[in-house]
Amino acid sequence: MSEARTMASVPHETATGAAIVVEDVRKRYGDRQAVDGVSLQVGRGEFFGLLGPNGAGKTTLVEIMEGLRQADSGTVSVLGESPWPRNVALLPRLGVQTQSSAFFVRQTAREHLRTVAALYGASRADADSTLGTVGLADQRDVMVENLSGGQRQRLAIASALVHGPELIFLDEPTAALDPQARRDLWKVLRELKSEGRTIVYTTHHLDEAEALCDRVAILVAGSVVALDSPHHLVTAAGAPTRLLIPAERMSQEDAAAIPGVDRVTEQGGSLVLETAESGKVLQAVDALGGLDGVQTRTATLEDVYLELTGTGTATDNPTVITDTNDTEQQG
Ligand SMILES: Nc1ncnc2c1ncn2[C@@H]1O[C@H](COP(=O)(O)OP(=O)(O)OP(=O)(O)O)[C@@H](O)[C@H]1O
Repeated sequence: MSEARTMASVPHETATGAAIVVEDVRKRYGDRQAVDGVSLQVGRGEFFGLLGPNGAGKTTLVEIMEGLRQADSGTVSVLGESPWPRNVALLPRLGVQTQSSAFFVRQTAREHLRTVAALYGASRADADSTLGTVGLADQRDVMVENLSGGQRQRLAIASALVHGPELIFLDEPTAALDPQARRDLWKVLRELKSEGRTIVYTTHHLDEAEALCDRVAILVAGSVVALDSPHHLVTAAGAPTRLLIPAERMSQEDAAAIPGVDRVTEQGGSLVLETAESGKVLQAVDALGGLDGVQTRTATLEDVYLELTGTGTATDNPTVITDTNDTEQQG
């Protein structure tokens, strides 16, 4: 995917205030309470993540925001308007990509996107440049039904972006993408945010939420159980950083004596040092025997998520220290 975009930036005066205000929204299907009193606000220009296990109510909540579904009770304001009953004035200002996006059959990727663009009053040039943005320029003449799953997903994303909407809803947009295409989409999304657009992003990829989102709401059984920036959620959880040091490097007693080390255990040939002051402890470890082969595992949004959703703890997946400015989480 290319970063080049031709969409006009969102006017500055719209880049303040709330894009979405949800107050005490409830939705029940039969005896299933899918959304159970959700209140939240999404700021203009904010990249807002919606996380939660299968069946938590994310899609239902997003569909209520999009004006595709009526809440049983509560109020919703989207860009200052009520999305329900279906509000046609709002539609050109919204971009919506869903897991079940529909395509025009017997059309090429370019014809499809030009058709979508025309429906919104956007130009053929907008359609062609958006195809480039999502990395489908080479597939422009391929029939939609012959695109791969990942290519079709990119076309769905392009269909949500082609008219330059102010508010973009993306539902697991990277689900079918290969790792490179996923990173390429992150760049596109960051560019959209820098243009002042608001993004509501549903994902099961916690690394993605941590890298992209200003704030995330974690939904469990229809209720918001956490809502904050990934950084605040992780620091508030207070999970220690763990340093893994080759066991022959120092004794358990020496490790435990390092100021800032709270606990030392031995695990598979490594000493595991738990600390809330990893910088200080790393300096001490460096002075004692160097950092070669030392690994660190900091708490991540995944740890917080698994704790809050009651699905256990993240598996150990240490990162080898190669650089003190490790930017893996920032993509
Ligand atoms: N149209 C419907 N009719 C009846 N029940 C529904 C309907 N849509 C969703 N549900 C139920 O409501 C609950 C919430 O579903 P929803 O799709 O909103 O969750 P979700 O968080 O988006 O899940 P996933 O991560 O699996 O997409 C689930 O128990 C689901 O089975």
